[in-house]
Amino acid sequence: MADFYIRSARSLDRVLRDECSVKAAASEHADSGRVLAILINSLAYRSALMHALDESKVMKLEEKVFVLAPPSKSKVKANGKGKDPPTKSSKIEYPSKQALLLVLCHDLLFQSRGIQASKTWPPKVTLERYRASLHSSLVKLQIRQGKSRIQDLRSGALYQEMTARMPRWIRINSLRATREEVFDWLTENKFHLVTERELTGVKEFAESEHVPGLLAFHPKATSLLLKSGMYRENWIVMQDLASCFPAYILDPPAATHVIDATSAPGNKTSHLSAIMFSKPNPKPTKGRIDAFERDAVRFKTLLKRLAAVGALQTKPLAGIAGGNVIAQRKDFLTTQPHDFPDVTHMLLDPSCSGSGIVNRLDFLKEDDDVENDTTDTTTTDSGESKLAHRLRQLSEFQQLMIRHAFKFPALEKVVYSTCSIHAEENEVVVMKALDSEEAREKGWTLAGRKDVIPSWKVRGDRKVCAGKEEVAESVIRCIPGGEGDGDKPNVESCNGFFVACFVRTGERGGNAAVVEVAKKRVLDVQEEVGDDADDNDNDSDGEEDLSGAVSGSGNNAAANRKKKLQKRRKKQRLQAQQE
Ligand SMILES: C[S@@+](CC[C@H](N)C(=O)[O-])C[C@H]1O[C@@H](n2cnc3c(N)ncnc32)[C@H](O)[C@@H]1O
Repeated sequence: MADFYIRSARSLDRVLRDECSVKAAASEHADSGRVLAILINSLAYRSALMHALDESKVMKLEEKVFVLAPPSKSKVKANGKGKDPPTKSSKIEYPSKQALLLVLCHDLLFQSRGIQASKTWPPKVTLERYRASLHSSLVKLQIRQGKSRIQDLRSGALYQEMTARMPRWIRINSLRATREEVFDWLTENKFHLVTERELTGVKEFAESEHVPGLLAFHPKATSLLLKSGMYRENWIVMQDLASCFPAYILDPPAATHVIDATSAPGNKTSHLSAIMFSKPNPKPTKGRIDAFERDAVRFKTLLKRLAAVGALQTKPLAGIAGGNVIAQRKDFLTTQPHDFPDVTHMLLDPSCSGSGIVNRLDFLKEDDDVENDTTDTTTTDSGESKLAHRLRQLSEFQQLMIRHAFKFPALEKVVYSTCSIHAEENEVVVMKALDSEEAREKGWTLAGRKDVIPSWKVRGDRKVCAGKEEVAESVIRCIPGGEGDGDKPNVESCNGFFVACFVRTGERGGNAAVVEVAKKRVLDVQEEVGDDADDNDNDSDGEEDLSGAVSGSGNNAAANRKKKLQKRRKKQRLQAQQE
């Protein structure tokens, strides 16, 4: 049983080092439910427990008992001829003494059965000797803080309310169903539309005033919705309000060429596709979205999701009408902008800290009375806190991505988003991107508030924007948990999020020739993919593309297709010249 505490403490260390979410840390264990519970509770009582451990001085006085490590020095063999070979135990990752004490102390003080380990396990024996003094520290703290019970020392209560305020958001997937079909299903199943901001009944739902086709349900309706045929048939997509902002703001016209630079799992990509298909389209083509994803596992998820919701470009023979998304496993930073001369719109939703996602349980790492996430005080070798270090790295990567996007020759609009609450990943990135060489050279600026969901009240952080009012006004921030107090689901509540919309002003007029070439290219491309999705080779990149991933075709088949495609292109060019 000691093993349970050692494993849990190791996972707690990973969470506290910001390496993964609480859920992800627990999911690595066979008894994930039990580990999740001890992680949540140790984190929730962390500040109270740390206070008690400090006061009792157990950490200092009994340090050796809680530092689990292999025998310090390799032993010299009995015959004195050399050292033992490294044992298996030398590879074991040991938890920090702080994490081990937290999980043990939690069970000692808050579980009626106490620490569930052998009676002779030294950490258990030792900590039990301190039980009275630890408990008395907690009682004193409780009195000092004016709480009526020790359990009220649990932090995160405010955040738990926040979670409760978040409705279950669903987006009507217009690639699979009409608004009427979805509303008919809801009426048949006794759901009714309300106009109030707060949802009180499980069968109430409301429509977002910011994004069309986005409906808010009571969280308690989730299991009913998940079981419904409507969900199984992909008429609806479970997608948070804030996560629907980027595609809605990008708003690509029908029959254009769009890039989603960082796509998996693909909710924003399929939203983009649905928007393009919903527009009047005088052209015989359906446009194209190149959806890039660099991670192999996430790429598979992307393919699966896009196919399910009807966004993926499929062979006409597949029986269902194909979408307009070509998914490619590819690092966006390796793309050559000039290979995409017709791309006019781009979505950029890169990896971020995820600190805005309310139900990731990250809030458990913070205290109610701490405004900024300053709990991680551990430092790197350079003296920078680990959080600051991580944010700096993310920020640099995000800037790189935007600056790369700015290089695409015909690009007119880029929507950048994160689900982070940190200015370093949001306003700071935007300000630096605007100040970049690429932005100045190509005339990139921010779209005004009127084009970036003006009805959304919370805009950028003015202080971080260094007095640039227009920058702060142009961008959108979503505060985790959103509007309202208490725990009623509120239609203005969503995850913490940030969106900025860059538009190009400088070269656009003078770039007509490029745009013309681009337009012609997009038509060619659409004809190619429209005829046969297997023809979707990305000649030069050498990376896996959709056709390879779906059909599993080998190199020969790919080469044949390429030859066929080249022949057809040649024939088309000749025909065009003769006309
Ligand atoms: C925040 S998620 C995107 C979520 C997605 N937009 C959605 O709404 O479903 C970021 C994704 O970008 C991928 N990614 C990060 N850097 C990338 C790069 N340089 N090129 C392509 N994909 C990248 C990550 O693997 C991750 O899947």
